[in-house]
Amino acid sequence: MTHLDRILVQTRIALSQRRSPDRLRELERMAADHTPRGFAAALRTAAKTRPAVIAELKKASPSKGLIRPEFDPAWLAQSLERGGAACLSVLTDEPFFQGSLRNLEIASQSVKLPCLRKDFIVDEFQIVEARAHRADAILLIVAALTDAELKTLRAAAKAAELDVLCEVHDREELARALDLGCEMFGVNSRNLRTFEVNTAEAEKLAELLPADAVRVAESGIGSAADIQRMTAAGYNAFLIGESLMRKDDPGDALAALLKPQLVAAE
Ligand SMILES: O=C(O)c1ccccc1NCC(=O)[C@H](O)[C@H](O)COP(=O)(O)O
Repeated sequence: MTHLDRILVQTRIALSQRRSPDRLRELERMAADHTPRGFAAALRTAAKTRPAVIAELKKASPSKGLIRPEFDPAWLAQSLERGGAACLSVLTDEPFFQGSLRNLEIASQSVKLPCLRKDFIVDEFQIVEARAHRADAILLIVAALTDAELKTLRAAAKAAELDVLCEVHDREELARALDLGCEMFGVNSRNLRTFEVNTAEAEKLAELLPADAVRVAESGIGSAADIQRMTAAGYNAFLIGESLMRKDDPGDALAALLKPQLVAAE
C-alpha cells in the first residue's frame, strides 16, 4: 500500500463517520452564506505583475511531521496577505496534516484573499463542506480519483461555484486532466505515493500545459531562484507551504521571496 492509499483509506473512514443527512442540510445552509471569490481570477490578475503565489497554511505533513507548532490561522493568513500572496491554501486534513475546516473558515474570514480547501476530496459531501467553511476553490488530485470521479466532482464544484485546481504529477495524469478541460492545473513535484520531491520533472511537464490555463508549480519551492526557474519553465503561479511556515513571520519571508521578481519586472 502506498502513502497515498493509506491517506485515502483514512479520508474515507473519517468521511463516513461525519456524514449524515442532517449534517448535509446544515452545511447547505452555511454554504448559502458564502459567496465564493474567484480563485483562478485572482491568480490571473496577480500573474500580470508578479509571481502569483498561493501561500499554504500547513501545520504538519506526513513526510515532515510537525512543521509549525505555534499555529494561529488568522494571524498567518493576514501575514501572508500582507506579504503579497495572491491566494491562500488551507490544509483541512486532520490525521496527517493537523489541519481543520475550522482553520479554513478562520483564515478565509480574516483576509480578502480567495482560499483553497487543500484536502483529499473523494466525495461531493466534502465540496459542500468546503463552501460552507468559506473555501473559494477545491483541489482534485488526479492520482486519487478515477476519470468518472473526477468528472462528477468537477461538476459538483462547478455547481457549488468553486474553482478547481486539478493536480497532476506525471504525463499520464496530465493526459487525464487535459481530458477534463480544467482551467487551473497544478503540477506537484512531490510524488504522493513515495513523498519524493523532484522539481526537474515538473519543469519538463510545464510545456505540455495549455498556454491559456493557470499553471501552478506545487511543492519544494523555497527561494527566489526556484520561482525564477519554474517561471522560465512555463509556470505562472506557485504553491508554497513548508518553506514559508518554517519562518517566524511567513509574510515577511514571502515579501522577501517576491522582491527580486518585482525589481526585475520594473
Ligand atoms: O507535504 C506532504 O508531505 C504531502 C504528503 C502526501 C500528500 C500531500 C502532501 N503535501 C501536499 C502538497 O502538495 C503540499 O502541501 C504543497 O504542494 C506545498 O508543498 P511544500 O511547499 O513543499 O510544503
